[in-house]
Amino acid sequence: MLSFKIQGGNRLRGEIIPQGAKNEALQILCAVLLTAEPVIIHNVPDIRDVNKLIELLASMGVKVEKLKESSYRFEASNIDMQYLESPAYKEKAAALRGSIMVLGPLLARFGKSKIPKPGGDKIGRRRLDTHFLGFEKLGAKFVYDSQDSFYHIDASNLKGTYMLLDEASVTGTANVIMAAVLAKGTTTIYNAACEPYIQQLCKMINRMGGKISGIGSNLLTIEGVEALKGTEHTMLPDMIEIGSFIGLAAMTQSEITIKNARIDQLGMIPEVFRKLGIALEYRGDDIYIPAQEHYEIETFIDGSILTVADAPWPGFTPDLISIILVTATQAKGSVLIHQKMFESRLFFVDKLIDMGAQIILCDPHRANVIGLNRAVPLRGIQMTSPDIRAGVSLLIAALSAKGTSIIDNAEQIDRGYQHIDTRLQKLGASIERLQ
Ligand SMILES: CC(=O)N[C@H]1[C@@H](OP(=O)(O)OP(=O)(O)OC[C@H]2O[C@@H](n3ccc(=O)[nH]c3=O)[C@H](O)[C@@H]2O)O[C@H](CO)[C@@H](O)[C@@H]1O
Ligand SMILES: C=C(OP(=O)(O)O)C(=O)O
Repeated sequence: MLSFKIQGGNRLRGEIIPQGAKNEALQILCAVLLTAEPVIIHNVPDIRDVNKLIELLASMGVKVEKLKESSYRFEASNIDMQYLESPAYKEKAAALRGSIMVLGPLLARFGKSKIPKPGGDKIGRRRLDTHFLGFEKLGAKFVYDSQDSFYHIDASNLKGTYMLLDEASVTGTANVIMAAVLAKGTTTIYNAACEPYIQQLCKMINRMGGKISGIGSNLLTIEGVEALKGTEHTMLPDMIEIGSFIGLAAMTQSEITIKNARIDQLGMIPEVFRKLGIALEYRGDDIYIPAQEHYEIETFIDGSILTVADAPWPGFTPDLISIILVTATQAKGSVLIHQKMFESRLFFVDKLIDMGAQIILCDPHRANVIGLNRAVPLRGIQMTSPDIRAGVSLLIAALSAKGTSIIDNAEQIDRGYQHIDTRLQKLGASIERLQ
């Protein structure tokens, strides 16, 4: 098990460059399966989930060449569909959530596919109905084999159609788009997810010769094409990492500049941190966060207590709710945190309470944070990271705390944050990796 040992209390200072976006990378990497031609991808983050997906693609027969740091060339000209029958496929595909998105492109190109129940964070029920109902609408047949926990899909003749998605699922929308781009006729997807991840995927597919319109909205129209060609694509900076760095700066009274943040793609993320009272300054495309002694949570216009809740894009991403929560623990004032999408993502607050934070967990979805306004610092403890974003929230808490903390199960953090220990050390953090 991997652990981080953190000596809290250092003020950090300097510049940090965000990694390429994890959740975009998982979609874009699966999309290389859509064509037999080479696809070059830049700004690929060096994180566990992405490396595992690249390994999975390579095992399926995709030629993978690392061109330079964070740039790769992929060529899916010789896919071994027999590999899907192997125990190795079951093990690799089940290891991460993003693997579910190999289904769409495999159906589009080869007319069939299968996948074991995918992994990812245990943050509540994570149903896949949207994916399979979407494939069925396109004419696929879907069977779940409870004996071997495999979903089997047969789709020799996908046909474009109108569909209203069950919910605006991020990976579900990506999967259905990738299945529909090579289907016969036109597909219209209403209630589509429209995160920047999805927008980037659609733009990439259009560069490959696809015909997708409505990008950025929840109504996508996809005209099926015969085949797609190769392309080049650059991943956006990871907006969840950017939000995490803003929270980190505020909690640790640090002066940090987040470089090349693609502020135009961050939606309401900066605004939500500003509502906690955090000063952010845009300097070109950089976000400068000054060292702040205190930050005060705003109230709503009528004076009532602020609520921060997640919602499908362009609402506030659920992946930053845990970060907002931890950041609020040292603010002045109170906030109600409402994690609507996932029912098991707030239980990590127990650890923050052990560290001295004032939080009332109202129910699995809501927590009331009463900010300490730095009257007392959090204290270092030993804790275990239950999921990726809780893990980083605990890391932020530990960096701000008095004393030493140990975070066990830090593999969770490595799933989505590139070389976080060495990058934070460069800013002055005392963090050590214990293997
Ligand atoms: C690999 C990847 O990209 N993972 C992201 C992706 O997961 P993923 O695509 O698996 O998540 P979904 O978008 O399918 O759904 C997330 C959760 O939200 C619920 N839900 C979803 C849509 C909706 O309109 N109403 C609703 O309640 C779902 O029931 C589910 O519990 O999107 C999630 C939601 O942004 C993020 O937390 C994950 O980091
Ligand atoms: C929940 C997340 O990831 P995954 O969907 O891969 O579990 C996340 O990125 O916050």
